[in-house]
Amino acid sequence: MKNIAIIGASGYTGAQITALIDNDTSLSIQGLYVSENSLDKGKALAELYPAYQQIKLSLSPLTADAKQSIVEEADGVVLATDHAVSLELAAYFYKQGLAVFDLSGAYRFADIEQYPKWYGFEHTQQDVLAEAVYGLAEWNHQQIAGSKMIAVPGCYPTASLTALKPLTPYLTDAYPVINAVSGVTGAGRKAQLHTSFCEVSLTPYGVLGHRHQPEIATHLGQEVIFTPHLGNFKRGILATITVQLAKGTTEADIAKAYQVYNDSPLVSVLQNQFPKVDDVVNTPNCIVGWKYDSQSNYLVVASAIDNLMKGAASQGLQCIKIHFGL
Ligand SMILES: NC(=O)C1=CN([C@@H]2O[C@H](COP(=O)(O)OP(=O)(O)OC[C@H]3O[C@@H](n4cnc5c(N)ncnc54)[C@H](OP(=O)(O)O)[C@@H]3O)[C@@H](O)[C@H]2O)C=CC1
Ligand SMILES: CC(=O)N[C@@H](CCC(=O)OP(=O)(O)O)C(=O)O
Repeated sequence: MKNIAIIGASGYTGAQITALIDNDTSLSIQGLYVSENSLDKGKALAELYPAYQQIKLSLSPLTADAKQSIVEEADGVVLATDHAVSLELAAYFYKQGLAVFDLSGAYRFADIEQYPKWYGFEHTQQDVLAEAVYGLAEWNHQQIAGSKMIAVPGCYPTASLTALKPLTPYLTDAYPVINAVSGVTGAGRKAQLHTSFCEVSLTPYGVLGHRHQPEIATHLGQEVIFTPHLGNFKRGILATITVQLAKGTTEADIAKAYQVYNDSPLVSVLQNQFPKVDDVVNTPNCIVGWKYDSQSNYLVVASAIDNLMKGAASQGLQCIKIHFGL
């Protein structure tokens, strides 16, 4: 039994991973935490999320004493916090010997130079960053098992990389073009004008400048064009990707490449059939559907996940279980 502390537990991803860990017999919850001055400190999680009546835990402020208790009692810590908050907390807990599962983007680039440009801060934790591994669960099993600093991937990168990584032998200089639509929970629980009910309407954002473009490119080893869209639904992501593959690539090559997921129970691959967001919402699954034109070598592949599950919390749980060998 491994004991896990969850920081940022009142947020969308934090509450989701709390529910998953609470339901897992090989794990226990050391505590649920919010910021020291949080308006939610002291409240039961079920007061914020009545669907989680079975969870009898309250949200504690992350004081110095609370951090000390986490270090003494927990085996691992989940950070479901903003990138800048995770940056410091991850380094603190990692240096105290805990396994850190960070849902933010603070440790996803090995190259320290990327952070000011994409995250707006200088990365102050070079030594810890050097130990960080990318928690793309179906691809990086060994690294996740071997490091105590795990950067769980972003939601769009999870959908995109799951579809594209098997195809790397067939990619050329032509950039894959990724158009992805996310539900509004992708932006987190805090109030913001652009995510308020009357403002949300399908639209692209972050065009040619979203931080997930370099995250996808880094972990694919190939530049991409990435355009996210905000959709007027709560949960889920559909990434539809168009890419021209190397001349001579056959349908059989692609089918064979996707066999890499034959032993991955959470990833399903369909040929000439495409997933809907509703097929994956509230599940840890990724469904990939593809169709290929062997005349032009153009492939269209669509990948659907739940942003809060495979895009954050359930992939975080996969990382925890891989890391601890559960
Ligand atoms: N939403 C999504 O689909 C995905 C999100 N992510 C990433 O996961 C992380 C969490 O996202 P999300 O759940 O959406 O965010 P939310 O805004 O919903 O939740 C953030 C949580 O962090 C807490 N918090 C804020 N400041 C501190 C602090 N200083 N110390 C401790 N807790 C703090 C908040 O509570 P309070 O302010 O009351 O203290 C809240 O519990 C982010 O880095 C995000 O980029 C990754 C993949 C997908
Ligand atoms: C709809 C929406 O706003 N989505 C978020 C991505 C959420 C995610 O994956 O988070 P990371 O910040 O951890 O990379 C965005 O575009 O910023």
